[in-house]
Amino acid sequence: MQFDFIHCHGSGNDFPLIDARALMLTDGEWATVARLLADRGGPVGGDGLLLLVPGRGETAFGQRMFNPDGSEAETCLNGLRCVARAGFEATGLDRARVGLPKSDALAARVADIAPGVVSIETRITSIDDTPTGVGLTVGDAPFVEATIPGLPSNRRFTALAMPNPHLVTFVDAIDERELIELGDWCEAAPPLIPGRANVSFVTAGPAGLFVRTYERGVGLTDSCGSAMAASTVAAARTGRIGWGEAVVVRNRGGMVRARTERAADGYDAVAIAGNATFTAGGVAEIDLAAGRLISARITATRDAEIAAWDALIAGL
Ligand SMILES: N[C@@H](CCC[C@H](N)C(=O)O)C(=O)O
Repeated sequence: MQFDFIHCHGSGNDFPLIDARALMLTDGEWATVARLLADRGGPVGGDGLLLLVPGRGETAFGQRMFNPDGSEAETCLNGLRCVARAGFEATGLDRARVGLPKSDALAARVADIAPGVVSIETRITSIDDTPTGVGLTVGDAPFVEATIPGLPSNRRFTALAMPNPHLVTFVDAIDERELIELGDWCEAAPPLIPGRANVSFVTAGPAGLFVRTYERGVGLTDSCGSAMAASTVAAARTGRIGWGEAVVVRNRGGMVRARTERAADGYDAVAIAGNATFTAGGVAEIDLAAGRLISARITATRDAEIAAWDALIAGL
């Protein structure tokens, strides 16, 4: 089967994106497409596969996201900016409610964060801090900067479901080896957190937050949007930033602007604005039955967008 795709990134978190609104594949077949196209050793590569899917209810369109290991995530916020852009280009809208597997989000085109950098803001309101919501099998009360019994780390974590699961800890300096060890431990789906988790080490300073994330189903990535959103909420919950304060969140791949909202119903909200950069278009031929990539090639690169993003990064 032939797939047209766009190669895109949000803050350096990169993905092949397929307009799947008219494609009827099983979940298993999409998992196969994700494993083949997001394979870093293959001709395309990425931190997962993004799908633009039809909307349901009040949503104009939807997003699905598969990690490179074939698992499906509840959300992907860097990816959502790219999917929203693709949805806007397909529908003519410039703001919309976007459906996710277990929630939804608001997305809107906003002023470019730098010249030529197409920018989107996404806002989510479904943040769940209950241990059950995060997938932890210990604790009745939310973990807010608290040690988690059974986790092989003495650090104090804030646990949040965005709704994908996040464990966030604030550190003086990021020790990548320690982050990888803990991320690998979670990847083994231990009884403490059988659904696994995204783990972030975060530094907070006057210039904002810096987030380094070990992503579930991927490993260390240059950036994770839901982790940046979770880290911003964790920073507000622990008094490191004010509720509603505009914060710059940096990572290895780039940056976003973030803003939290303290909600009266107990479910906090967070908006992040950042790039939705399309770097190339391509086409891939996949034998779904055999689980084999027959061919993949880039048909066009978006040189002006690549240059605009590079200029932003150079100034960081
Ligand atoms: N990179 C994403 C998150 C992708 C899903 C994650 N690996 C998970 O399994 O939860 C983002 O930008 O949010």
